[in-house]
Amino acid sequence: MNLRGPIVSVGEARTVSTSYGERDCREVRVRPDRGAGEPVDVTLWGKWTETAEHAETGMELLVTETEEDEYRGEVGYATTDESWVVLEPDFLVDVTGIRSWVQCPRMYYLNKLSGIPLNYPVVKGTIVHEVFGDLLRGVDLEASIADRVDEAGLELGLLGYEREEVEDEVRRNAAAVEGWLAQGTLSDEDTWRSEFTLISPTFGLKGRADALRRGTPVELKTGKNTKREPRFHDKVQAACYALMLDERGVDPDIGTLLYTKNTALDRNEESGDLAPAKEFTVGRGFLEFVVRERNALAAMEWRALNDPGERPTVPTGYEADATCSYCFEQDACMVVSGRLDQESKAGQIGTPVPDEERDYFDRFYTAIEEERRETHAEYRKLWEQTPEERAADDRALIGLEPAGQTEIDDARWELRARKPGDAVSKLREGDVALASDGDPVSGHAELGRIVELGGDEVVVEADEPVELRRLDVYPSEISVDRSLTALHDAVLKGNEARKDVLFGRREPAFRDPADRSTGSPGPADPDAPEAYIDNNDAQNEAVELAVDAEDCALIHGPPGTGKTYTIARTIRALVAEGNRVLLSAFTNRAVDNALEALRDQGFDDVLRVGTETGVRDDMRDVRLVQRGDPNAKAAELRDAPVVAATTAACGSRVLRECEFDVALVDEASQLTEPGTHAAINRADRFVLVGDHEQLPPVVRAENDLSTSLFERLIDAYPEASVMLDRQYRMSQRIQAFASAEFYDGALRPATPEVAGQTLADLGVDPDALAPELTGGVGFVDPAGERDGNRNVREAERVAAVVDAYVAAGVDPDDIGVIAPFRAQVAEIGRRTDVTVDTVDRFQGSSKEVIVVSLVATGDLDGPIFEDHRRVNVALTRAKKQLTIVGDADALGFDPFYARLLEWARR
Ligand SMILES: Nc1ncnc2c1ncn2[C@@H]1O[C@H](COP(=O)(O)OP(=O)(O)OP(=O)(O)O)[C@@H](O)[C@H]1O
Repeated sequence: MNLRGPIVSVGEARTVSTSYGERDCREVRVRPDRGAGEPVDVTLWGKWTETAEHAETGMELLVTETEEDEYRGEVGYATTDESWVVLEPDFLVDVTGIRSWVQCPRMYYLNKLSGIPLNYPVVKGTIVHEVFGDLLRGVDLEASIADRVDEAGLELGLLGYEREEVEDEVRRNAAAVEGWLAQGTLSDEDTWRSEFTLISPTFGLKGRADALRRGTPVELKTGKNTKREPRFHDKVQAACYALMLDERGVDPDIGTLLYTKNTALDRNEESGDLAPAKEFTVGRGFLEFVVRERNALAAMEWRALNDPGERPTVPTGYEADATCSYCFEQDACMVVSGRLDQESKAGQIGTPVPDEERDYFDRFYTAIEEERRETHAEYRKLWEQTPEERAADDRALIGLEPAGQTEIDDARWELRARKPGDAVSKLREGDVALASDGDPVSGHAELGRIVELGGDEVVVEADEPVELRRLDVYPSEISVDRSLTALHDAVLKGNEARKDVLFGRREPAFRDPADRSTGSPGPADPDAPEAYIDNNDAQNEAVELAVDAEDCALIHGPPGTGKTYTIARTIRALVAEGNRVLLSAFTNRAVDNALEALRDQGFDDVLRVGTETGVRDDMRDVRLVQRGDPNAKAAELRDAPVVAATTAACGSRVLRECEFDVALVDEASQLTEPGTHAAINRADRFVLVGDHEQLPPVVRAENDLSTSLFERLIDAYPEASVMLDRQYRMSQRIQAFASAEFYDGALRPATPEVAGQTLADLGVDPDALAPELTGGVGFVDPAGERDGNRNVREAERVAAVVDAYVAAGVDPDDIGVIAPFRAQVAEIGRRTDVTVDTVDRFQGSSKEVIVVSLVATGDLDGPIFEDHRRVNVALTRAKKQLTIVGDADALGFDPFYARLLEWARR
């Protein structure tokens, strides 16, 4: 029987005489059934007492295959020979994390903080792994090498490598592996699979095995090992995969390590075992050791968040016994110790950061780790929720019917499936998702990219074929990982002058406008135009502030006030002064919009960094293709005066290598502080553009991450900011409520035409419509019942309203519908062809006519109601007509919504 629940208390270690001799044991009291049951004791025997040493009250404990025993008259439980003891099973440790933890726990933390930088061994290792995968899929060695080296062109170029030398080296690494595969090892009985994504609910592990051979794990190592045995930490890694396979009912008794630099052809080697493949027996004792190490790691991570006594950052004092001077990470280790003022075995370099920076580091480190827990909770839903629950939660498309698997280029597969017509989810084209045969955890699952997601069909590209029956949102830790790295770079490696401003020790500085270069508006050049923008004072002031900023400038842009237009003008002005600019934003859409504005203003010398699916079609021509000649690719990136990428991409190892004079970040109010650092770390100065009265950062945990750096700085340094106050979108009547509620009444229409626009301008006769559907703003009360996150009657009414506008002559493309919940979006979507979406997806866009479905009855419960900023977004998308559909009685109870109602019905 399995026992699982929070630990109530941990007993003392004891040694008792048993029929097997002296044995150690330790009791742990848990509340089974995840805390629902009455506390029981479970005795951990033998080496599991080591795990008990790490256990603390409050941690979750799982003990499998226990037996009942009676001790001092009380029924308890005890471990058996088959038992596994797992601490904090919900904390999913990555296999590579365990590997470095076993090498040195401190290294595990350093890897988290400094990320994987761009260096040759890493890039070469990736290429060799890809070639290995290709070989397994039957691709010719030379063709694969040429292709994979070409694919890595940009990275190799940034590192200063030529194609031929890399091809040679990869060939030397891959040849032995190919030889080994060819030596009859690859017989008919050999069943191979490359790249296998594994998640383990029992052991709290996740990772991607390089390959499986007859169901046993094979790990590829780009290096040499002339000993008979695989290296210890390499075995640990393979053993983790063996454990995860074990959980699926496969019982792998061996693990294989392939050392790519071991080659029997290498005559220079005096002695040693030069065969690339080294097998080892995966014994029970070794697997238990791996689980105990994982438990120690999970316990340390738990204490960092839950034990107030423990400094919640990078612990020291747990370094491995090995000699630090042999460690690759020694320098990084010493710098972190020096900056955080920690005693550590390796020693310290540098001076400690001031207290306020240390506090900031600790606070954000903790906040990011909390966010990681929330991400793990998302993984958990993969096995805790039924497929139906996951579908209802919009996290999966289920009930897909496989409609074909075709092998396409690069030995990849195209998977097709028919999808039930009304299925909706968060999944979008371009997303990486978990494609499975129906069971993503214990069945066959592959990570794949969604290339098409139409009304009744879905197409996914993956490395291996899968019977596509279900597609799940795959929670990614990339964003938390990159946040930690950005935090590390900003605080421990960041420039002091920048930190003086970030930590309130100095006001941001601005240069004298007289110092602007010739050709720029201002006192320096009487022949230059008078202003950067001559028809909008606030916009002009914003450009001035940005070009004169010696530290930072903040541009506050309420809806429709020309943020994008101003950004484009600012970038041109910055480039004219000789600056290299990084243009970034939270979403791909905003990056492409800003580029479009820049190109509309006649500036084309831009480079867009992003994935093929992420970048909009009309920006493909300026997209940086990573594949190609290394030198040419590196030059393309290094020489571009303007590079544009999402803030997430700014944390990538390629962009972390780049430097800029100015980083301009749009949608900055939607970014966490570390998310903003990821972009601004790359530049000497920065300009943030956003509106903290619209959507806040997208985070799961509630902590310091939910306030943006933009908002914090605008409060701290109002004089470093400008608010754009003329809007080019909404009629006077529509903008009135938002202006009064969110912008102190300062928001005005930019021109009389903007202010006075009406439905009649669309050629519609207002008399053909019911009075509540005209007049700029209207309110409709269908009095339906909310059922979960939908209200069918309201959905029907919304569709009828849309039909009425279409009948009156409004082009369906000019109409948009906004609803707070995806369920309601789907409900309405079934009844109309116009664009229907959630608030979050509508931010940044607009339509002539907007219908908002509030789905409010009884209690005002839901994301749109809790956060007035979302309401602000919903109400400021319409240009000529905004029609709100909702329950007037429910809204009347809340003062804010009562004012809204009064305005809408006026
Ligand atoms: N100074 C200006 N003169 C003339 N037109 C302008 C000016 N500034 C902005 N516009 C126009 O106003 C419209 C809205 O501008 P823009 O798209 O830059 O707004 P935004 O603030 O980025 O919008 P959102 O709130 O959706 O982010 C565009 O059509 C743009 O060309």
